[in-house]
Amino acid sequence: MKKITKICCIGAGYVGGPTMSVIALKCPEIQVTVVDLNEKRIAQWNDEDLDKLPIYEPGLKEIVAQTRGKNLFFSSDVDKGIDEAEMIFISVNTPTKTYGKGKGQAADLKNIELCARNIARVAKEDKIVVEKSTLPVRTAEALKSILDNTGKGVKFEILSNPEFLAEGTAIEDLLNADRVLIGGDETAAGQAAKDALSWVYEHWIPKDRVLQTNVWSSELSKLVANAFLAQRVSSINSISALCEKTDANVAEVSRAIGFDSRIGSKFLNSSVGFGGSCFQKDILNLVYIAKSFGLTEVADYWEQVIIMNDYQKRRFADNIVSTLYNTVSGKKIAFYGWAFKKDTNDTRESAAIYIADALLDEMAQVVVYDPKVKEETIYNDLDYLGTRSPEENRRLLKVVSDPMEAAEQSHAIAILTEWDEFKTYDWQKIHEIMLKPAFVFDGRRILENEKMEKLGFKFYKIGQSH
Ligand SMILES: NC(=O)C1=CN([C@@H]2O[C@H](COP(=O)(O)OP(=O)(O)OC[C@H]3O[C@@H](n4cnc5c(N)ncnc54)[C@H](O)[C@@H]3O)[C@@H](O)[C@H]2O)C=CC1
Ligand SMILES: O=C(O)[C@H]1O[C@H](OP(=O)(O)OP(=O)(O)OC[C@H]2O[C@@H](n3ccc(=O)[nH]c3=O)[C@H](O)[C@@H]2O)[C@H](O)[C@@H](O)[C@@H]1O
Repeated sequence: MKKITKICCIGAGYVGGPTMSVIALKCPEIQVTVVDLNEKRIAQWNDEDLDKLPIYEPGLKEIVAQTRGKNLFFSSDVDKGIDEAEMIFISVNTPTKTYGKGKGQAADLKNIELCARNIARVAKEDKIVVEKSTLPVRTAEALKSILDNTGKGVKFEILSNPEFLAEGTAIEDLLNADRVLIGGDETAAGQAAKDALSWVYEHWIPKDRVLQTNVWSSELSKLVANAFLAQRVSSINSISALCEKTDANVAEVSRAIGFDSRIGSKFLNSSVGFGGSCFQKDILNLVYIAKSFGLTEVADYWEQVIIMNDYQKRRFADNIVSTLYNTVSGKKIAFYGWAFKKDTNDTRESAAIYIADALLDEMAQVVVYDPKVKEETIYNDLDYLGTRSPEENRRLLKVVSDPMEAAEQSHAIAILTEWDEFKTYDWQKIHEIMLKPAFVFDGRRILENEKMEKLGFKFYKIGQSH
């Protein structure tokens, strides 16, 4: 069996960076080079100060400290990285298309195609190309067609090896993956390539957790896994609305149903709505694929997961407005949290963005505090929506680095990310410095009703009427 000695990963993002760091840590005999067109990002990965890495993930900087410069390298020389490697991972972003056919649903495969053309142009020897990005089923076919038409006689084996890590727990997920999925051609060369990649993972993942399938099952399984996970969040969020009308408590319902081993207890936390760069994008992609095969009912079924998520975000914003006597105009509303979940600085598709946008439409004065997200990112997120001018966004929304400053003289606090530090704040002090009545809207269910009510807050928690 072929033992890989040089790996290149195209894309130094939330997946490429942590995944390759862990491969470098666990496979000291393999040289791993992560390349990216974005020179600023590469410079951040190479920064002496490990607190300046472009991605915040618990445990990441410690691994980079151990491996960088030994067998882990970050470079903007994409061609060299490709040329030297026997195995190339493609881990570039595949966002929802914002133009042309499939706009708003299909995955934009522009970056993937650029990578394939780059590999085709540079490669002089046979290579294994691994799809790490999440891709629509049958993308490997397009990749193969581009790679096989180089006219240089170089042979490529294409594997699908989707990533299942969740942000905030990326390192833990990579070190103890539930499974690793490897799809490849059912030919002798395809089998050899699958075995070569399995060997890499088997440095630390038990053999029985490395699953091999055909390419199409692997590509499709990734979209389906995300759709099933997001469906659970939308399912429990739909019930949270019903709980608020019926005096049932969504946490008690989650616990009661989760004890059934057939249902299971994970991913049943009701929230202000799921965010992140993948759930929405991947479900929309699944919807688009189903539609393109004429499977309307299948498309509608999965689209409902997104519709429910939009409803949950809108419901939270509407509730703030109606509770604050039907107007938030000129009222200071503090946001605790902007990231789409705790322990990450990623804000892509975060519910906070949409809730801020809805409140800014009502002329609220929003003040944001998040322990890891930069001011620049917050304004970029809002500007990207295009609802109002960048100047107007900066006039209506402020970003602060102190949670007390955010709370000071505010009418309400909305908790939008479940950062642990929010639980340990001196909520009595916060109550004192807020305007009265002091409202707290807990979109993450991290604070206790009894305690908050005792302190004098008007307290609203998603999925609970009192
Ligand atoms: N973020 C996550 O938690 C997960 C993401 N995924 C999937 O992994 C893929 C990557 O996602 P992220 O790492 O979050 O994206 P990202 O946006 O953080 O990183 C992608 C990187 O690729 C670079 N890039 C784009 N085109 C390039 C090219 N032609 N040549 C060189 N570099 C190029 C970009 O500059 C960027 O730094 C996506 O398909 C996503 O769906 C899968 C599992 C988890
Ligand atoms: O393909 C991807 O990008 C990844 O998408 C998700 O990972 P991620 O989006 O990083 O984070 P999650 O933990 O899944 O959270 C997604 C959103 O759902 C929300 N959520 C999650 C769980 C829950 O019970 N309730 C809930 O509201 C989170 O707050 C967050 O906004 C999947 O969990 C990963 O397996 C997958 O690899």
